[in-house]
Amino acid sequence: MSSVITLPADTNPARLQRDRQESVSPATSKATRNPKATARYLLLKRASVRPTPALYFKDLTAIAGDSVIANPRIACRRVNVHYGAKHAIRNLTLDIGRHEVLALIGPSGCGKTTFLRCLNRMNDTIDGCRVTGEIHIDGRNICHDGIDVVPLRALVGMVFQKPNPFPKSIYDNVAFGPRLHGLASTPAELDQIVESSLRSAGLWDEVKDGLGQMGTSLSGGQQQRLCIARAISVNPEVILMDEPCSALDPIATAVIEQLIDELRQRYTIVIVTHSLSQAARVSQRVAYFHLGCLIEVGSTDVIFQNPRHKLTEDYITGRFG
Ligand SMILES: Nc1ncnc2c1ncn2[C@@H]1O[C@H](COP(=O)(O)OP(=O)(O)OP(=O)(O)O)[C@@H](O)[C@H]1O
Repeated sequence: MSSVITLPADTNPARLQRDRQESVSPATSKATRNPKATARYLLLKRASVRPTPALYFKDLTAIAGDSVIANPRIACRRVNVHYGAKHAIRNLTLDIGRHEVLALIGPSGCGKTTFLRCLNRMNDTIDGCRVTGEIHIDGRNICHDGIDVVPLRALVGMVFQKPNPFPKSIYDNVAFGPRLHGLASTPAELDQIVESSLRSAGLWDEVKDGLGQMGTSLSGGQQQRLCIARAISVNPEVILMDEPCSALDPIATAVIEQLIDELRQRYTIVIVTHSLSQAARVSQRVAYFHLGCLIEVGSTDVIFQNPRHKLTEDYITGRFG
């Protein structure tokens, strides 16, 4: 036998008064308090879309305490990246300082590489990839249509996961960029650029007697330093590194990490790494990404010792990812 439960009448005078004022549907009543939330609710209702994903992403809103800093080299504002219908970077705002190493961390597929590639317009090379928002480097918006990406990619050099020297001599690998950009007016000047780039990359002493040797004949760690020398040879301001040590043994990794610390004195470095210990060793600031959102950015000490967001904490402590 079914029973009917009668709820006691509400006798709270404040609530009764509010209910009288809001004797409309819940959506409309919310409109008086939060028009944006209601607009989203109505939009979702009209589109017959389950609201869960939108609300879920709302919950991922970054704490982003240190995302904006004074006098940044790079300033990203409201950056979104789509691969076709896939929304890979969501409304990212982030500043990157002048002589810092910023490590990008987060679970696989969270958008680290996609964001890195925004910084020198490498995503332009991917069909169906669309980047919106603003990215200013030294005050210039590099997302602007009129920007020539060739000098941009010299200003913002990139070192990839797998060392990728050209099938040319060590000398020609490093001389390639300066020749392309007309940075040397005499052969002696070119020699000078090649030597200083190889010295900066910590490779000169190992290769100075074999500059005519193929770059591909070097060890993996040496090849990666050759790629760093190649990036340095065209006077960059920023060096992007996408898991630069993932193909290297621990000794070669330690050499590259030491080099990154030295290069920081002259360049802004943004590094993607899956190694939390590497991020802790080489970076001054860390940005944690999750499902395309920048969740939290802060000094390396804070992120590793006292993260503000639960998602960051779960990732750092190995509970997630
Ligand atoms: N060329 C592409 N075309 C379509 N989708 C892509 C492309 N590149 C990346 N994506 C998607 O965009 C999202 C972010 O990818 P991205 O490679 O930036 O992540 P990630 O954090 O660098 O991952 P990982 O740590 O595994 O390298 C993923 O869902 C990925 O599948």
